[in-house]
Amino acid sequence: MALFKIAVLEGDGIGPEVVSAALKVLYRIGELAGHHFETEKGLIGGSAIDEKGTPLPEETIKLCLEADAVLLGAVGGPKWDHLPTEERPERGLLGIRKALDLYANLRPAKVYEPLIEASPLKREVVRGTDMVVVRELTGDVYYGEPRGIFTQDGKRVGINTMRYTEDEIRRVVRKAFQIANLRRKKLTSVDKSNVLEVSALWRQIVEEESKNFPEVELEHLYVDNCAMQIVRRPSSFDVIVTGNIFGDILSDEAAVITGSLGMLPSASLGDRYALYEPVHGSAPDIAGKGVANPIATILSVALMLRYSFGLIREADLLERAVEVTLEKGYRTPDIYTEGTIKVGTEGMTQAVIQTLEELWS
Ligand SMILES: NC(=O)C1=CN([C@@H]2O[C@H](COP(=O)(O)OP(=O)(O)OC[C@H]3O[C@@H](n4cnc5c(N)ncnc54)[C@H](O)[C@@H]3O)[C@@H](O)[C@H]2O)C=CC1
Ligand SMILES: CC(C)CC(=O)C(=O)O
Ligand SMILES: [Mg+2]
Repeated sequence: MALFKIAVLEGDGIGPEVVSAALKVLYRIGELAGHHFETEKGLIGGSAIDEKGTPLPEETIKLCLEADAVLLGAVGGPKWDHLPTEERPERGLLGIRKALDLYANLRPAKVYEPLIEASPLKREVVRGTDMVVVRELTGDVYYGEPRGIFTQDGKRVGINTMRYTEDEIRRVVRKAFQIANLRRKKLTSVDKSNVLEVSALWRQIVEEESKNFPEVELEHLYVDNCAMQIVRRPSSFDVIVTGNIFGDILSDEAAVITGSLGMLPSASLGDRYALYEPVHGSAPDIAGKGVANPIATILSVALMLRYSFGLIREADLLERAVEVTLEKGYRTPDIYTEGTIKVGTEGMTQAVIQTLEELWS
């Protein structure tokens, strides 16, 4: 029996609800397939601030470094919004990404046919959309120095620094080319090189790397144009590669055209460690109500099975189980349309587990 050690960081808001749902599914897969998934919880975000006085306690980092993979919910919430930026829950998330050197964040956005009515776009526009946003995750304006709010001539000035080294760009771009090579062989690189020097360097590196992947068709788009093209021609995208802040924004956009932010999983990969988390945040507006869509986190578990544990059959079956559950008509409120079966977090989780059992036999 294979043993896999998973560090579980539930975080805040709906984080614990969706993680608990995804773990139920994971344990059931363990029973069906004969694997043992050993989980241990660690604190991160607002709950870590409340208990330990810091959004990323040392013991959480240690737990993650010793695990085979990390599963994370989401961090943040109004309770901690008054804190200065460097003490906020979100700093815990940035800190763990950096500590594990998770430089490539894969955010697949796929339109499921049964959910097409839940998309804010017309069905003929959105049909067939199946893209992966590869977002650089450990650099850019989220980490660049100097940063802060300073006083200059008696007035406050806010400063952040957009910064990328050549090596930071190259490793994520290379990963994106490799992913595109295994898919439909089309890569869109997104930047703002008409204005920003960082982006001009980004584009140069992309051009250099493209020589190593002649079979991949390369397109460059400015980020403002890309934001528009994602709603205009979403199905034309295969892999999008971009920096941290552009990827943060574009992946929420890509998520919602598939029906809901509650659907989109992600894998954050480095050369050594990996962390899996839904794209959405802690959704304080629905936390504690039992209505959060657990599918983004359940699909993040599927990515963990595939990328960290090499359990391809289990990952495929889980993704198929989500699809079939949607075909059966189960919907959490965020993806509900008339004539479908409205369920909460627990109802959706049980429906996925039941479908999984049916597909397994
Ligand atoms: N990775 C993370 O931990 C992230 C954390 N955040 C934090 O989360 C907090 C809330 O941020 P928001 O801007 O409101 O973004 P959000 O992603 O938490 O929520 C945006 C909207 O989507 C809905 N939503 C999100 N996930 C859902 C799900 N699973 N099922 C159903 N509906 C869902 C929410 O109810 C809300 O209306 C903030 O403190 C923010 O900093 C935001 C984004 C990512
Ligand atoms: C909460 C932030 C640190 C990041 C974010 O919005 C994300 O990773 O999607
Ligand atoms: Mg985001």
